[in-house]
Amino acid sequence: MTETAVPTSANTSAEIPTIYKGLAGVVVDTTAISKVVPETNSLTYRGYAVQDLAAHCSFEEVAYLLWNGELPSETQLDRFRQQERASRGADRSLLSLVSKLPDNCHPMDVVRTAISYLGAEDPAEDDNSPEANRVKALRMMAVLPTVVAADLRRRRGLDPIAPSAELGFAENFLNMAFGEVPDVELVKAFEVSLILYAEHSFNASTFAARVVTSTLSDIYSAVTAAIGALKGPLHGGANEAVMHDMLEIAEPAAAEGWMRDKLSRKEKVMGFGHRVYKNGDSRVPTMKQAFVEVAARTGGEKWVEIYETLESVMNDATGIKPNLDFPTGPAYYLLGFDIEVFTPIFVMSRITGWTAHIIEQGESNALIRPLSEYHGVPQRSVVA
Ligand SMILES: CC(=O)SCCNC(=O)CCNC(=O)[C@H](O)C(C)(C)COP(=O)(O)OP(=O)(O)OC[C@H]1O[C@@H](n2cnc3c(N)ncnc32)[C@H](O)[C@@H]1OP(=O)(O)O
Ligand SMILES: O=C([O-])CC(=O)C(=O)O
Repeated sequence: MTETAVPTSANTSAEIPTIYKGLAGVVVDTTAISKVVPETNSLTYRGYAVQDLAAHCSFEEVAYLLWNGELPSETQLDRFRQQERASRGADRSLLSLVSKLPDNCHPMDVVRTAISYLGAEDPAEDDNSPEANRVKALRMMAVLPTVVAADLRRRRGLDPIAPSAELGFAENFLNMAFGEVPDVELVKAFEVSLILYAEHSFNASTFAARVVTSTLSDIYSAVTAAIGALKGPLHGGANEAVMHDMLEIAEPAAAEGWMRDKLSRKEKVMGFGHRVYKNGDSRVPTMKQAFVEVAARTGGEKWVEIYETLESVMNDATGIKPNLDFPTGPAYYLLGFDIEVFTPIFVMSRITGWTAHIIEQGESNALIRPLSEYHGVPQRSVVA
């Protein structure tokens, strides 16, 4: 990454340290997992361009790559698939626990609780060896779709559908959510979204996971923290906000006025802007293509028109470009997901990147503990 840190407060005196608000532009560690290069709009996972992976690989292959550093051979992939498929079952107590959460809680609360439960029931919770953490990561990746789909169906008043060992990761999740596997093109579009969402260097949720890991806490605690960070609308929660905005706009003719109003009120528009990319998100062209494909196959062309108008008005007015959450929100909507499930789907994918980082942090650990500059009242005495 070549972004340069810009101090938030100028270091004008020897006593006042330079402050990098939000750690913007600060390089805090090395990683061998992914590389984001904003200047060339490129993103690689373990050296492979993400577009290449999206075109040629399954989500399972990408998960294997993130955890092991190399794409699997056929034999390795067969074994990995068998392990993943055999780990999909959510036991009764887990499903019963999440089904007792309040009906109006956000599904992100459900996934956060599910991961906590998996930690609590794991007798090897505190074994932080890379081998143990790879096993736990695979279990979390395999079981989360079962929980997310069961919760989606519960909210619709439907019984859960058991996972099928005959289906790939993406197909199985769609089948558990909707009771059927959609057309192959829709499955591919969904799988592309999972691959694009899987990993993105030191984003806020991954960093949260690394902070927790740096204290020598366990992988479940680190993932739980990451889920909390992803939920916020400045991060993963933006994919939900995008679709709420698009539904408010409703018709292509209303999109330009809506955007101009937002900008005149100086409000942030979710799904636009990025901390690292300032000239467009490397993943957007691939996801936009997947969204257009989904829209064409589901009669959702008007959402593409709304997308393009918003993108063009924002670009003309500010030069700010869409991020990955912008095409993903409407694509998930057209695939049939309820809006509040969008960020849990992001979790189903990003858990691969988070756990790769947790393992990497553990292998070369230093407690993450920055400094702060105190600006409260000067020292004083308690008056009894
Ligand atoms: C998968 C992901 O997590 S991708 C990110 C998803 N998040 C969103 O889509 C939320 C909307 N976007 C944003 O809030 C921001 O672009 C962030 C938080 C993602 C990155 O922001 P930062 O690097 O911290 O930049 P910051 O928020 O300071 O923005 C810089 C300037 O651009 C403007 N800007 C940035 N994003 C937007 C936006 N989405 N809408 C309108 N203006 C924006 C800011 O208002 C600010 O303007 P100013 O300098 O006149 O005050
Ligand atoms: O990198 C970031 O800050 C946010 C992001 O795009 C991601 O996590 O995918």
